[in-house]
Order: sequence, then structure tokens, then C-alpha cells
Amino acid sequence: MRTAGASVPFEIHIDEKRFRGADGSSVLAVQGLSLALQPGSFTALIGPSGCGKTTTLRILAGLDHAYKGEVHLPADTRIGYVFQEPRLLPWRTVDQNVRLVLPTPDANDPASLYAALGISDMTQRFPTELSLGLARRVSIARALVIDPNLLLLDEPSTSLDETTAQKLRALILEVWLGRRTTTLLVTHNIREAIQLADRLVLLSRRPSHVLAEIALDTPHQERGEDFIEAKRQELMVRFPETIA
Ligand SMILES: Nc1ncnc2c1ncn2[C@@H]1O[C@H](COP(=O)(O)OP(=O)(O)OP(=O)(O)O)[C@@H](O)[C@H]1O
Repeated sequence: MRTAGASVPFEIHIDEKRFRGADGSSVLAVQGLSLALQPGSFTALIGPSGCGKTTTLRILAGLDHAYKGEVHLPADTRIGYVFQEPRLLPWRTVDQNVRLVLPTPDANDPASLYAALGISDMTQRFPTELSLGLARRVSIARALVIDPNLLLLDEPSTSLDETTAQKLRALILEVWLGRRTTTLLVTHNIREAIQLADRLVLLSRRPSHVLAEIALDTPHQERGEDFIEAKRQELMVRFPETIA
């Protein structure tokens, strides 16, 4: 459902989401999960593997309608979705992949995005010529080129080595600080969440619901190693079932 108004939150309420298991049985994945994203905020959704984080993103993005509940989005909502796998078309160049989501290829100029994401010199390459880290950057450019007002990031640093992951996190933060696009990051990496988000939403094990919401008011530039580690340990003690 789309409601009027530019500064109203993006809201999702999942009363119940079930999947059909391999043996035909019905598996309750999410139960009673409510989330409101304030415009300009950066929320990290954290929870154990298989608790329903990706499912929640898909429902919010309108990719899954088979659930009980409601999604309320402002009328002008434009969603940029960075999937766990980059999902680039192998027969198109980087630039063509990014422009593909525009109404016409020249509707927006991605040059400044390429520069911000450090991929300006590879726009004529094909996806098979890119490392996973670079392909992720391209998929972020593709999500941002439509000027979304809601950005969904599904495990953007997963399967990357730590140095590449850290570079990507720095880029994500720089882009967010510059644009303040409302962002929902799904991650099982608590350190990443503490580094990037201004609010943590912790989910329970399946069937998942919100266990706790934690505001992170410390400015990003003051979140050094010590801060991140201290916060992680504090959360591990308070929420051992979610924070590994
Ligand atoms: N298409 C599907 N068919 C059957 N079960 C599914 C399907 N998609 C997800 N599930 C199940 O629903 C639950 C939630 O899945 P989901 O992918 O949302 O979890 P997640 O928290 O994103 O996991 P991860 O951290 O491992 O990516 C899991 O138990 C998963 O096995």
C-alpha cells in the first residue's frame, strides 16, 4: 500500500510469513515483525542465519506478496535493491548494466556514482572480468542510479576478504553520508552493523520478530576499533541468541 507524504516512514508489518518445506510441511519463517524506517535513517537488521532477514527485504520491496501483514510506503517510493549476488547481465558492460534500470539509458548520468564507488575506469568491462568486490560496487551503482529514496542492502560484504569488505563498507558509508538515502542493511556481521548504521534492529531466531532496537548516536567518524569491539561485546552479553 502506498500512502501520500514525502516525510512519512517506510513501514512493514509481517503478521505471518510461511514457506513450504521440502517435505511439503508449512514452515513459519516470520511472525509478528514490525519495522518503521524514518526518512534519512540507516538501519541494520541483524539476526541468526535463516531467521528471515532476506525474506523481510523481499516483502518490503514488493517481490514477495504471499504473506499476512502490510507494507506502507510513501507514494513516491523508489527502491534501490542490492541483492546478495550482484545479478549483473554477463553479456552487457558495466555501464550498460547500470543504465539498464533507467527509463532511457541517458535518463541519468552515472559518472559521479562511478567515481564515488571507485569504478570509473572499468565501465566498459564485462561482469566476468570483475572480482566479486567490484561486481558488488557495480550492483550498488545500479541500485543508486535511479536516485532511490529507499536503499536495501542484502549482506553486501558477504564472501569478500576482510580488506575488500572494509573498503566496500567505507564506500557505502561515504555514499550514505553524502546522500542520506534511507537505508536498510541486512547483515549477520554485528561489527559491520555497528560501523555503518544509526540503529540496530535485532531479530530472534525463526519464527523471527524484533527482539530489540538499539540507537547508535556516536558519530560515524568516532567509531573506531575500540568502540566497535566494546559495543559488540556489550550486545553479545545482552543478546547471546542473536549476536555470535
Ligand atoms: N523459497 C523458499 N522456500 C522454502 N523456504 C524458504 C524459502 N526462502 C526462505 N526459506 C526459509 O525461510 C527462512 C528465512 O529465510 P531467509 O533467507 O529470509 O533468512 P536470512 O535471515 O536472510 O538467512 P541468511 O542469513 O542465511 O541469508 C529460512 O529458514 C529459509 O530456509
